[in-house]
Order: sequence, then structure tokens, then C-alpha cells
Amino acid sequence: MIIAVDGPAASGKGTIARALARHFNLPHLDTGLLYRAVAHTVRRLELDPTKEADAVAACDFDELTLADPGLRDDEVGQMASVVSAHPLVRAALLARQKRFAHQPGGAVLDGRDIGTVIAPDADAKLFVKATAPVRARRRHNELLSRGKAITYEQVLADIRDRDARDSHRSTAPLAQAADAAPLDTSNLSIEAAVERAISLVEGQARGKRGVA
Ligand SMILES: Nc1ncnc2c1ncn2[C@@H]1O[C@H](COP(=O)(O)OP(=O)(O)OP(=O)(O)O)[C@@H](O)[C@H]1O
Ligand SMILES: Nc1ccn([C@@H]2O[C@H](COP(=O)(O)O)[C@@H](O)[C@H]2O)c(=O)n1
Repeated sequence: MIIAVDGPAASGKGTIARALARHFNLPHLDTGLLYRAVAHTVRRLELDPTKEADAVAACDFDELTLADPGLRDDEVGQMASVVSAHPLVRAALLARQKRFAHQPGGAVLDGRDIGTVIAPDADAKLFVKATAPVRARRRHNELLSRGKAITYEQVLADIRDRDARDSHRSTAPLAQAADAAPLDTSNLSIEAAVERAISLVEGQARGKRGVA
């Protein structure tokens, strides 16, 4: 079974995707980490993230970068949304994601274009959302708990910037697939959101198999 989980920054899609992977015993790929690894490499090599050729050169990143805790920094997320807007960067990371999605037995992937581009044939698709202030509050708490000195207002501004960039780029913009189930987590605890996600996935998968 292939499960596609998309949504904007800090909506909770990673939390839900990891829980779905555990529940259905499937491998999981956080595709945002790939774009973050490109951004991190651009920064390390002192390249220019706005130049497509520089960002493409960084797509050949060292695999160990994916385990670097620095990938989770807010500045890396911002730069990831700049490099991810380049069509040639998306093209360079496409085959890897498609291969992961279509491995025998299936997989769970979360990102921005899983249900629309990477696995339009997914058995279940969720579009996870929450209001920008709720997402900013959650991300701010997370960053504070990791010892980052940043204000709530800065996190909210970063989230709004990233939403705008991710939604308005020309290639594979953040969008809900026509057959994705929306899941608004604004007023749901993590446990309630995961429970709802499992039930939506089971319903969609049953529908695909043609079972009532
Ligand atoms: N329903 C929820 N209630 C409260 N906190 C939540 C909920 N879902 C997720 N969180 C918390 O919000 C933060 C963001 O969640 P998560 O990392 O899953 O989002 P994301 O959409 O994967 O983010 P990103 O786009 O940056 O990868 C985390 O600290 C997570 O623990
Ligand atoms: N499928 C995806 C996944 C991510 N991006 C871009 O990467 C940025 C960081 O992603 P997070 O999920 O870790 O927040 C994000 O803002 C997107 O610009 C993408 O384009 N496609």
C-alpha cells in the first residue's frame, strides 16, 4: 500500500506519516529532508540558493547529511523552500522518491507533491492542514525545546513566507490532490489526529479495493 501525506510546513504531516508507517508496518520517507539536505549543502559550500545551477550541484549531497540534526533548523527550512522551487532540483530528486514510493510492499511518504507528482497512484492520500498560528505555536514550542532562541512572531512570519513560496512556484506547487482526504489538525491532539488518519487511510484503501 502506498500512502501519500501532503501539507504545509509544521501541519503535523511528519508526525502522522511516521505513525501511519508504524501502524501499517511500512517504510517511511520524509521527502522534506531531501530538499533540506540540498539547502544545507548549498550553505556549506557557500553557493547561491537562488541560482538553479548552484542548487542542482548540491543535489549530489553526501548521504550522511540526511542524519545531520542541523537539517531541522528554521533557516534550513527557509532555504529548502528556495532551492525546491527550481525545476531542475525537483527533477534531480524525482527518481529517488518515486523508487521509494513504488518499492515492493509499499511505503508512506510525506511532503508537498506526493499525491500529485511522486505517487498520483497512491492507495491513500491525506492533505494535512492547520491554521498558520497553530502551526507556528507548535513549531515555536518545538524549537524552544531544542534550545533555539527565536520568537513566535518570527516563526509565524517564516511559516507564512514558506507557505507562499511553496504554493506559488511553477513546478509541483503545494496543492491538495483532487482525491486526497483533508485532515485539519488545528483542534486535534496528536493521538486524535493519528486515529483519524488511520481511519481515513483504511476507508480509502477499502474503497480502492472495491470493498463496501
Ligand atoms: N495534532 C497535534 N497537536 C499538537 N502538536 C502537534 C500535532 N501534530 C504535530 N504536532 C507538533 O507540531 C510540530 C510540527 O509537526 P511535524 O514536524 O509533524 O510537522 P510537519 O508538517 O512534518 O513539519 P515540516 O513541514 O516542517 O516537516 C511538532 O513539534 C509536532 O510534535
Ligand atoms: N515533497 C516536498 C517536500 C518538501 N519540499 C520543500 O522543502 C521544504 C522543507 O520541507 P519540510 O517538509 O521539511 O518542511 C518545504 O518548505 C518545501 O519547499 C518540497 O518542495 N516538496
